[in-house]
Amino acid sequence: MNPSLLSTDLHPREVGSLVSLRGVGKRYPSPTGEVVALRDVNLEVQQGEFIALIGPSGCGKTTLLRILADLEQPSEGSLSIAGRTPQQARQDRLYGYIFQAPTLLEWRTALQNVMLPLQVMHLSQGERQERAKAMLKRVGLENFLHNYPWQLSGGMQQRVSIARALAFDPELLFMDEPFGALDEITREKMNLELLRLWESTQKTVFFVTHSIQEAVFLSTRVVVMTPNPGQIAKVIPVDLPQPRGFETWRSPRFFELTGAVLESLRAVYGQD
Ligand SMILES: Nc1ncnc2c1ncn2[C@@H]1O[C@H](COP(=O)(O)OP(=O)(O)OP(=O)(O)O)[C@@H](O)[C@H]1O
Repeated sequence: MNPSLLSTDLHPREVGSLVSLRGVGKRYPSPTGEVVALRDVNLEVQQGEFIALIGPSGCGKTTLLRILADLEQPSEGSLSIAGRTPQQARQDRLYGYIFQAPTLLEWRTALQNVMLPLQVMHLSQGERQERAKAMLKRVGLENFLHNYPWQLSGGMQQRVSIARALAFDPELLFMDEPFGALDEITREKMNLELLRLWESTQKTVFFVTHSIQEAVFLSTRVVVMTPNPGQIAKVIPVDLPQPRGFETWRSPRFFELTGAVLESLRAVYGQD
């Protein structure tokens, strides 16, 4: 794809979009026939948006993130990130990727884990250490710099993963069910921390979740997907005021919006 085509009047509605997905499809070969993981996915995302992806298991949420992150190639359609191909965006370190389970090296401390990917940058050892420390402070782990992953709770390990992803100061964060394995209270805490981080950095976030509450609480838009093939069923704008906090969870609008997402999911599951 020629990136220079993207901001011309051939596609005027895309001007200003940070992420643009047009007719994206993905088919996987399988012994029992082809799996259509995604079909005709179209989405325009502006800088600073927080997009929650929700849908039944197997509807292609992870596949979509992996395509954005250049870990998979689309079978059809095209996409751009800041006017670049996913490959260029990856090479330019435009995004950080956070997996469901923290992928930390067990034999390295929190600080060393965050410093590791910075080795490819032209920074001195001291500069790398300062940057890694600043990122760990940002996620509230300034007192745990020298702890090994096994000396940290699951939530803390995931915070190290977030600090590591932020270390490059990427434009975007791709987060694949990052808090799925955490208990309810820790998850709530992580949600609040992530929101504060998002408010202060204005990163653009794609966040996969199975939790309706989490999707509505965090996002500016909830994208509801259908399974087999994965398509966008509905995009629900979330107009809850910012900054959000404990009172948001109790607000009538929060209940209305979670109800709207639930209704869309029921329709997707064929239960309406
Ligand atoms: N490498 C692969 N080879 C073959 N099929 C695959 C591959 N990766 C994913 N799939 C299939 O593509 C579909 C979408 O999978 P994907 O993991 O993207 O869904 P998901 O919505 O993230 O699921 P979950 O919510 O369970 O994590 C599923 O039917 C899955 O079996």
